[in-house]
Amino acid sequence: MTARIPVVVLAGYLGSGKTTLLNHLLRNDDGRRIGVLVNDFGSINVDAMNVAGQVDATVSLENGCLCCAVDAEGVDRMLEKLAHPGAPLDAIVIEASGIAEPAQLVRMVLSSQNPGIEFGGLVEVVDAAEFDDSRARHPELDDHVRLADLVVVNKIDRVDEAERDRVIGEVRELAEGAVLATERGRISPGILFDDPAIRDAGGARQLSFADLDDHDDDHGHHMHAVYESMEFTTDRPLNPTAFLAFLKERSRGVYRIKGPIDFGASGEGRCFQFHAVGVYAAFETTRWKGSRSTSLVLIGTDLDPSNLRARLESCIDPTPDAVDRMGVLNLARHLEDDGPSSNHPDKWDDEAG
Ligand SMILES: Nc1nc2c(ncn2[C@@H]2O[C@H](COP(=O)(O)OP(=O)(O)OP(=O)(O)O)[C@@H](O)[C@H]2O)c(=O)[nH]1
Repeated sequence: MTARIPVVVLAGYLGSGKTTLLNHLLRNDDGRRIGVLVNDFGSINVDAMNVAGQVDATVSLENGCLCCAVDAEGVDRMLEKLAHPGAPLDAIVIEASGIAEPAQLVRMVLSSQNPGIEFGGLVEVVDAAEFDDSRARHPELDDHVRLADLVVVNKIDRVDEAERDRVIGEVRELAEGAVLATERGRISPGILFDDPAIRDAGGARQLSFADLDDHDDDHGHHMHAVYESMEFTTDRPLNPTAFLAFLKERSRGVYRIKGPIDFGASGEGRCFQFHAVGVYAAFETTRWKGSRSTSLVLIGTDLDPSNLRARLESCIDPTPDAVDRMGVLNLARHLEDDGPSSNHPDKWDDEAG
């Protein structure tokens, strides 16, 4: 009998580092063939764009939360696209949206009728720097940590040692599975894909329906009941100074912004992958894969889409061929370096912009 393909559910609050961890796994797959199902809450699947090219097979679902937008059969159909005999995979990772209900996703995988797959564990990514704020806003995140087979306390570079130890201690108190602390999701793929390794890392167990039944199944209480998203796309370059001013003044309800930005001549034609998580804002520069255009997804609560859209439209550069020197300098302060000793951007609020 051929071995079943383990399906790992990768969850974690908005911006905690799920895509970063997934990309790390894909780049360091040790020869494993990994299929990915990516779910983005916004209508532009930024996460799928960010993993494309490195993955053996991918299916994406945008504009909705996998845990309530599709039923178990829908998930089965998507898994079938990945787990078919013609494309043998060693593992499948479902990257949940940042506001998905992990228990629901795990339940869907456990109730799958597909004989070729099995549940491979729930991984919950926690942002060490946002831990207190996010659990204060969403106490249900404690349940997600409790349920996980492996909790990855990520972004430890963003907190000092004492804070890191405190957060890890609190996570350990909540978690019933293994806990690992990392920077940029750099965990060993073996930890995820070999059950014995997870067990060695701290005693994780495979979830059963009984574990999941203890968790609230009322969608009204789930995070996606209060979150909304909007997108902003334009083929015309944005002006960096205007965009940075927009960020500084954006309303508190906008928690997450992500997607590529074209800054025209000021950006030297590069693609600026933008990420805002809470008050943290960072750019990473890449090459454009297709035609240049800005495609941003904004996620938060109580959004005012027409106002946000009008303010973003006012960031469109009237002179895109001219270089905005001050804007370029300010952009540089928010550039992300992927290296271990990188100069990470400070909190947005601390900066004059
Ligand atoms: N400083 C720092 N930044 C990180 C780390 N891990 C991820 N990031 C950054 O955090 C931002 C969000 O990371 P993502 O991997 O996109 O987060 P996500 O959980 O997939 O986001 P959503 O899918 O929108 O919920 C990006 O700017 C990442 O580069 C880390 O360990 N340290």
